Amino acid sequence: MDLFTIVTARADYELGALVIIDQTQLPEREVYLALKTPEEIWEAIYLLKVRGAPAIGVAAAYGISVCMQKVDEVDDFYREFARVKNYLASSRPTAVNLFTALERMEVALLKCQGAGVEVLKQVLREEAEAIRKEDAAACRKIGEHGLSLLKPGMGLLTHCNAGHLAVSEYGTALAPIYLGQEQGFGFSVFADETRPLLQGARLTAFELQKAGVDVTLICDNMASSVMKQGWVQAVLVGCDRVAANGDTANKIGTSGVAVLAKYYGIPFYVLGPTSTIDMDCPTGKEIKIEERDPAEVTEKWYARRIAPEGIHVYNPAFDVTPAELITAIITEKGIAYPPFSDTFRGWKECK
Ligand SMILES: CSC[C@H]1O[C@H](OP(=O)(O)O)[C@H](O)[C@@H]1O
Repeated sequence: MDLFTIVTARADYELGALVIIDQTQLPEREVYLALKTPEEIWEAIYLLKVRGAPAIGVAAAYGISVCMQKVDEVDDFYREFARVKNYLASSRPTAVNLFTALERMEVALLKCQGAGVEVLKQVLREEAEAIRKEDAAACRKIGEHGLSLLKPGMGLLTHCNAGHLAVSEYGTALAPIYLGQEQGFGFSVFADETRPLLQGARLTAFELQKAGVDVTLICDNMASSVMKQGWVQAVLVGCDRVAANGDTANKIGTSGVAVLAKYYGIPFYVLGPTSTIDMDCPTGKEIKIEERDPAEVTEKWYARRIAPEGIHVYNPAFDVTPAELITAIITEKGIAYPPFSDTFRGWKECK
């Protein structure tokens, strides 16, 4: 199957379901799931069956739209919408796109107060589709802006997965790589495996291999070595929430890669849609970092335990890279350099 024919999330209104590819079964199996209830959607987001900030936002928008198509009483409609919105918002705390997508759906609905229930259902279907289309368009622009900073034959390093599987289509950190592939740039990419859930090994390596990109899978602790050997000329990573000052929350381990890049004098690029910039969050200190099940560290991906019984585990799913370690933040609206907040304000003010 061609990489870009994989659908991360879509609404099937005939089936009454949010349809996703189950990313926890990749790369061994390409399995699609039809999620019909808020509980099934919540669990799919929490278990990373659908994951990546933009993909989570798109899935939540489609998910609440699909769930609300089953409500036929206008009196119950707003109450049920609020219940499902708050419930889905409780699935994961760090990726801001989950919240901005659900809020956009609510704003669209509130604009139609007094309308009949069929109108309300249609409004949700249209807004969810708009969110997906805007995300896809943004990812293409991110690819163009990102490629403008790269040169043919470059060695690149990425962490976690910020590719086609993390968005509606194409990717953020991987978008310039796919665009470069189309234009014969001949990049060689080092993909960090990204413990503990191995999105790099299971998803980025899978994506880049399928796309015919020269990709080498490395353990996270090898990033310094490949940089030191001069094999990396730029680092490209995604983002889950970018604070107003440019501090960026991304997969755990990202800030370590940024420190290494600084040490080796390698540009460190964060790529993501402006929808991932949270101007209500002044700095990285205010970003809530998700902590996950210790079993993801001790045994999730191993036939045997890799740690002694009862060991205390700290398993943050993200870390924050300080703005001063970030060379530039690339979005669909252009490239921001430190200090970021003025550029962000300009982007946010012109919708
Ligand atoms: C394009 S955003 C991708 C972003 O999301 C990932 O987190 P998770 O796999 O836990 O959803 C990771 O931080 C990626 O950089």
